[in-house]
Amino acid sequence: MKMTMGAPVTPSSKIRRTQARTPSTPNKAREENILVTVRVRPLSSKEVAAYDLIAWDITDEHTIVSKNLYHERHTGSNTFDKVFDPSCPTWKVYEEGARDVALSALNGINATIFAYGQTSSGKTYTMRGVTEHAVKDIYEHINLTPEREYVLKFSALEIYNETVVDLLNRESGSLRLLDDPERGTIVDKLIEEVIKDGQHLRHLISICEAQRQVGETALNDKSSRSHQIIRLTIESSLREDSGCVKSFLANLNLVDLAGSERSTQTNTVGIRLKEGSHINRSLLTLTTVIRKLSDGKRSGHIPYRNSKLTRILQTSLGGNARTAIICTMSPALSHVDQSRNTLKFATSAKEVTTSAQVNMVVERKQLVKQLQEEVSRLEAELYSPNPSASSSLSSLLREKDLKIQQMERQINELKRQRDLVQSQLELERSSHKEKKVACIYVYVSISFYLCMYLAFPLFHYDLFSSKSDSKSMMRKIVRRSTTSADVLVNEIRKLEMRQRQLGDEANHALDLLHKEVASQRHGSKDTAETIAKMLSEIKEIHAASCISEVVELKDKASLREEISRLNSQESNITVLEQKLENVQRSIEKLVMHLPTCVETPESKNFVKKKKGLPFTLSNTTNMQSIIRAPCSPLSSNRKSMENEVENRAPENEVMREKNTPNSEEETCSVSSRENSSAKKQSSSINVKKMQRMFKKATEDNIQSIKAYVTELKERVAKLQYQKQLLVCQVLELEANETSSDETEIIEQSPMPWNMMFDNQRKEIIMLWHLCHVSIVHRTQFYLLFRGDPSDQIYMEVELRRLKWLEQHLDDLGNASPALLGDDPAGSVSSSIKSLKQEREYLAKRLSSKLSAEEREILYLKWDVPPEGKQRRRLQLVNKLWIDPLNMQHVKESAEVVAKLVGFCESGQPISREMFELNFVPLSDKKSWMGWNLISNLLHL
Ligand SMILES: Nc1ncnc2c1ncn2[C@@H]1O[C@H](COP(=O)(O)OP(=O)(O)OP(=O)(O)O)[C@@H](O)[C@H]1O
Repeated sequence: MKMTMGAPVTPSSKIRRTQARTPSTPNKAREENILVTVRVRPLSSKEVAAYDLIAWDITDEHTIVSKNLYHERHTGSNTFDKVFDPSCPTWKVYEEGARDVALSALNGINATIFAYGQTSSGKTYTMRGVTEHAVKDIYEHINLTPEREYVLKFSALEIYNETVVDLLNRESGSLRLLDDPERGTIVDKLIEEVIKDGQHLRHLISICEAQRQVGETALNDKSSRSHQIIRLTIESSLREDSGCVKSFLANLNLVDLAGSERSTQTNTVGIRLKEGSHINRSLLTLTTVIRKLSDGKRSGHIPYRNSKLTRILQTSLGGNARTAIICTMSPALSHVDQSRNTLKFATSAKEVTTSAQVNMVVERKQLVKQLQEEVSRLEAELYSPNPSASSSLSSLLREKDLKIQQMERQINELKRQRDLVQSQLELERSSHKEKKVACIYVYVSISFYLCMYLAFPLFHYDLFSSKSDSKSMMRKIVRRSTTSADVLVNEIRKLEMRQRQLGDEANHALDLLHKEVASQRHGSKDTAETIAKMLSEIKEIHAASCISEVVELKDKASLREEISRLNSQESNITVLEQKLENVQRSIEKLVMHLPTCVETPESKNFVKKKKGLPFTLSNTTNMQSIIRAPCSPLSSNRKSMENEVENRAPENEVMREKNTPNSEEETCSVSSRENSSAKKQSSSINVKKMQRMFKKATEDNIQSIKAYVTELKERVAKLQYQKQLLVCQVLELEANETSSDETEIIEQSPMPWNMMFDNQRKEIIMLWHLCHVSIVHRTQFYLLFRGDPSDQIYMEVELRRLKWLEQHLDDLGNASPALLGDDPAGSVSSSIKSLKQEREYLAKRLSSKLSAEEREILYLKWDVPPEGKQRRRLQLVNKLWIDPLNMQHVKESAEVVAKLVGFCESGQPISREMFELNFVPLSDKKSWMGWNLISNLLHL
C-alpha cells in the first residue's frame, strides 16, 4: 500500500489514535512504502562563481527530469512522493516530507527520517530544520494532550570510520553493537538522557552538533564526515488508570548521513580519503540493502550486517518502523552524475515497504492482574463439579503419567551411559597418571627456573629460547587456569623468598655504595652535602629492607590468605622502590658534582696535607675493590649495564661531559703557570694523573652502582608483575573450581612467538580501549614491549588482568576485599573521567613539549581545524588512541603521547625499570591516572 500524503494539519488532530490493545488482541502491522522526497538546493556561491549550469527541471511537484533528457540513455521517470524546488523553505519540506512519519512516534510507532545525498547537497541543512520543527511539534502535541503522560529520552551517536561513538560522551570511545532478541541491534553503553523540556532537548542537540566529526573538502567547508543518528525515545501512558494496557513506546531516529562523494571530485587524500572509503562502504551497503528490499527479495539474504549503519537502522529499513527519506541534490551540471545516483537510490527506496506497528508496554500491575484472573479461572475449572470437565482432566492426568514414565526410562538409560563413560575415563586416567605426575614435576622445575630467571637475570638458563619440551609445557601450564592450588601456594611462597632476596641484595649493593661514598668524603662542599644525604637514605633503605622477616606459614593456608599475606608485605617492597628512586636521584646529583681538578679552598688544603693525594688511598685493597670488584652479584653483566643510559637525566650526563674536560684543561694550565720548577711540574703532573685516575675510577663505580640500582628497580617491577600473574592464576583457579576439579592440561597448538605477540598485542590494544586504560600507560607499554621473547611474561599479565578487568568492570564494587585491598575500587565512570583529565593534562603539555612548528605539523596530520588555541590542543589529544583496530593510528598515537610525556626523549634505548604498574607521567606523579583502578583491584 502506498502511503498518501495529506495536507498539513495540526499534530494532535493529524495523529491517528491507535486503539489500545490487550495481549489477546494482536496489534496489526501496517505495511506501507517508505516516503521518498527529493529536495534540490539552490546553486551554491561556488557553483555560481564557476558559471555552473542548472541541469534539472522540476516539471510538477512529483517529477524531476534532466534538461538533457534527449541526450541521455537514462530515460526512467523520476517521480517521487514530492520534489521540492530550490526556493522551497525547510518548514515545507518538513511538513510534506517528514512530519507525518516523525509524529507517529508519539503514538508508539517507530519512525525514522533520513537525509541522503552527495556531499554539500544540503543534508545537514535539511536535517537541522527537520529536527527543529519535529521538536517543536512534539512539544506542542504533548501540551495539547494532557490526558497522557510523556517521558522523552535522548541519545545520539555517530558512526565515524566504522566506529560507533556516543555524541553525549565521546570519552567512552568505540561502542559495541549487541544483538537483542527483542529489540534488535542495540548500542552497548550508549547514554540516554531523560529530557526535561524542549529547551533541554535543543541544548542536547547542539552538544551533539558540536561533537560531530566535520572536516573541509573541496566541495564543502564543513563537511560531515560521519553518519549521525539522533534518537528520541518517546514513552507515553494515560494518566488515569482505565484498567487497560495503555503505554506506548517508540523511537524517532533523525539520521544525517555523511555525503556520498567521489574522491576525485572532492580532491580527497590522506584522512579524508580514508573517511571517504568508510563512508562509501557503509553507503554502498545501505544502497545494496535498499536495492535488495526494493527487488522484493525480502526473504533472501539482506546484508544488514555488512555495515554498522545498516545494522543500527535495520528496523527502519523494511522492519517495524515508518520511514521517510529526503534525498538532497545540487542542481548543478557539474554534479549531474552524483545527482543521478541519488535519484537512482531514491527510486529504489520508493519500492521498499515497512510494516510498522504500535509498540505497547504491558504494565506490570496490569499483567499481574490479568494473570491472577486467569489462575482463578483455571482453579475454578479444576474444582468444578462439571463431569465433562473432570473427565477431560483425568484423561489429561493419565497422559501426563505416561509421559513421566517414559521420561524416567530415558533418564535411567542416560544414567547408565554416563556410568559407562565414567568408568572408561577412570581407566584412561590411571594409565595416564604417571604422565601427569611427570607434568607437574616439570611444571615445578620450570617454575623454579622462571623464578630464578626473574630474580637473577644473569642466571643463564635460556628459558625462552630453549627448544626443549619443558618450554612448551611450561607455556601451556602457565597459560592454563587449571594449575592446582598447592602449586600456586608454592609459587607465592617462592615470591616471598624472592622479595626478601631482593632486599638483601639491595643492602649488599648499598654497603658498597656506602664505601664508595665514604672514599669521597673529602670532595667539594656540594659533594659533601650530597654524600650526607645519600648516607641517610642508605641508612633508611637498610632499615626498610630489614623489616621483611621470615614468615611462619600455616600448613594448609588458603590461596586468598596467602595472597593477602603477600600483599601485606607489599609496603616493604614499595619502600624499597621509593628508596631506590631517591638513591638514583642522589647518584645523578653526585655525578653532576663530581670533584674536578678545580681547586676549592678545601681541596687545596687537602692536596697540601696529603702531599698531592686527593683521596684516601691508604687502604689500597679497598681501592682495588672499588675500582675492580663487582659492586653486585651481577657484575659480569656490568659492561652491558654501563651502556644502559637512564633516560631520566640526560641533561646531567651532558653537563658532566661538557664541564669536565674544560675545567680539567683550565686547571692544568693554571697549575702549569703556578709551578715553574721542573721537579714541581713533574710532581704536579703525577698528582693530576692520579686525580684523573681517581676521577675515572669514581665515575666508573658510580656509573655501575647507578646501573645496578636501575637494574634492581627493574627486578622489583618484574617481581610485581609475577605477583600479578599469580593473582590472575588464583582468580582463574577459583573461577574454575566451581566448574571442575580436573587439572588436565589442554593441548594447545604451538604458535611462533612473533605471531603470538602480534595477536596478544592487538588484543591488549582493544582491551585498553574497552577498559578506558590511561593512554600514557598504553603508550609506555606499547613502546617498551615490542616482541622480545622476554616480553612474554609482561604480555601475559597485561592480557590476563585486562581480560579480568573487562569482565568485572561493572561489578568491581563487589570484588573480594582480599583482592581489592583497603581502597575501594573505582568505577567505569571514574576511569572515563580519569582518561578525560589525562587528555586535558596532555593537551596542556602540547605547548611546553612541542614547538609551534611541530604543533602545526601535527594539527595538519591529525586534521585539527584552525580554531581556538586551547580547543585545537584538546582536539588533537582527543584524536589519540581512539581507533584500536588501526595499528598505524596506534603507532602514531603512541609517538605523540611519548613526546608529550617525555618518554624516550633522549633517543636512547629505554630501561624497563621505567615500566611500573601505576604509570604516571615521569615528571608529575598525580592521583588522577585511570590505571590506578587496576592496581587497586589487584592490590599489587
Ligand atoms: N536548501 C538550501 N538552501 C540554501 N542553502 C543551502 C540549502 N541546502 C544546503 N545549503 C547550503 O549548502 C552548503 C552545504 O550544505 P550541507 O552542509 O547541509 O551539505 P551536506 O549534504 O550535509 O554536506 P556533507 O555531506 O559534506 O556534510 C551549506 O553552506 C548550506 O548552508
